[in-house]
Amino acid sequence: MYFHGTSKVNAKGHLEIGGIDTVELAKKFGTPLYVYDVALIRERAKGFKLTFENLKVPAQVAYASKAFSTIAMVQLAEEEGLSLDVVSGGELYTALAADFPRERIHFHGNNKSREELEMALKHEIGCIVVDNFYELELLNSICEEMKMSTKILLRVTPGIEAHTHDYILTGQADSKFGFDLQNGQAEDALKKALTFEKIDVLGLHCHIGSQIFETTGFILAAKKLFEKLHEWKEAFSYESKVLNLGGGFGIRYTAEDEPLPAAQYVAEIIEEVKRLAEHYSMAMPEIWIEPGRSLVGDAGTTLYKIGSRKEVPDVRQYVAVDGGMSDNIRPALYQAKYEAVLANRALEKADETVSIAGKCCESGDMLIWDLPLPKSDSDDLLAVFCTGAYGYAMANNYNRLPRPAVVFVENGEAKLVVRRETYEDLIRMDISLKQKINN
Ligand SMILES: Cc1ncc(COP(=O)(O)O)c(C=O)c1O
Ligand SMILES: N[C@@H](CCCC[NH3+])C(=O)O
Repeated sequence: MYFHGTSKVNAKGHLEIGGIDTVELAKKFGTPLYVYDVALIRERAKGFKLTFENLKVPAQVAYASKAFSTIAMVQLAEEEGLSLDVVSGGELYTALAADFPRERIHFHGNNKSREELEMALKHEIGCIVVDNFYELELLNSICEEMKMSTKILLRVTPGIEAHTHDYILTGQADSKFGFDLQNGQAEDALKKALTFEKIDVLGLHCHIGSQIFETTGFILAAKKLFEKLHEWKEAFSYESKVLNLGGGFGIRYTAEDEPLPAAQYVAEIIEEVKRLAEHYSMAMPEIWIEPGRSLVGDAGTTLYKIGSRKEVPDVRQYVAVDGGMSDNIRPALYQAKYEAVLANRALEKADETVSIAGKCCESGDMLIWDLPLPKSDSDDLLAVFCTGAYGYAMANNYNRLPRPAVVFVENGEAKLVVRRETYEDLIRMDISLKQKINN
């Protein structure tokens, strides 16, 4: 079994994270429970930042908060000197509530509303990543109305087919995101934006996809961006001050995954960007990246209590836990794979193969197929690793399951950072037919 960060087995044979026994965590905070290894998040953040510093490249490492957006996480990102990528009014609101430095907030999204753009301008955030012509026009007219200026990046799709699941591919030409670089849309967008007085086009943004294990896609994207930037420099003297190469760096969920260390992803990409800048005699732009998964993914572990079991003779053993697709939709959505151990019997050898079912009323609500485990009893504790990215962030109340609590652990201390939803929370927005209200 592969243990990430500070995870290890203690003298009692229990899984321990951040110096705390997970059996104690489950007792204190209940299950399901998301547990974050804060030291590992800090290590990952420092890894990215130091790589740029060592390469002496001006950079911003923006945490893509869509991976896991909560006030505490945004505060942790600030403590580590990261910038922040938000993708909705809600994520921006969370960042503002966390008092995150506004000038380091970058706002993404393929359909930002007027209200969201006004909110971004009102709070004078660092940069808006403009995705399409509609948004460009809308943003310009809002700037005029509010008599405010803003910095933008243009999100472009370089026409790269990264090797990952189709649903998390974003850089190919047939994508809902961005201006196409090949068919002239990106150039039209740039020309238009340059005519807007209140809009300062800092540069280009591209994100080729998520959970990517090679640097080839990033390098190809950088080449395509530079080819165009060179054309634009020649044609109308435009020079990009910033190049945002997005996130998408893969992590190890199971033994099938072989990611590069973050530093290596960055170093290889930067080498290429430096070479391209030199080749085209262009100034080296400031490089921004926006990792989400690779900052928080392997720092998260979900603890579940095991409940029922069903045997389908000669086929399989289903073992059910007290959560499922409501707290981790990734297996159902992307056929994502995970590893897990019995947290209270972590040293015991596997003596059966079981499939871990969630408790939702949905046959597809399976968390792990064919997992070798010691023979478990109800009330044993299952720890599923690597659930830190897009777990809590994509959690939902299907079947009216309350969303789990989130705990940060570090140096032997546990801090509750999101409380568990209650049944009361679940009906908080409901309006009874028996209640008289003024609509
Ligand atoms: C524009 C953009 N930036 C950053 C990310 C973060 O990706 P990841 O969590 O794979 O690093 C995403 C998600 O794919 C994205 O769409
Ligand atoms: N939600 C996806 C990643 C999407 C990335 C955002 N563009 C996942 O869980 O893997």
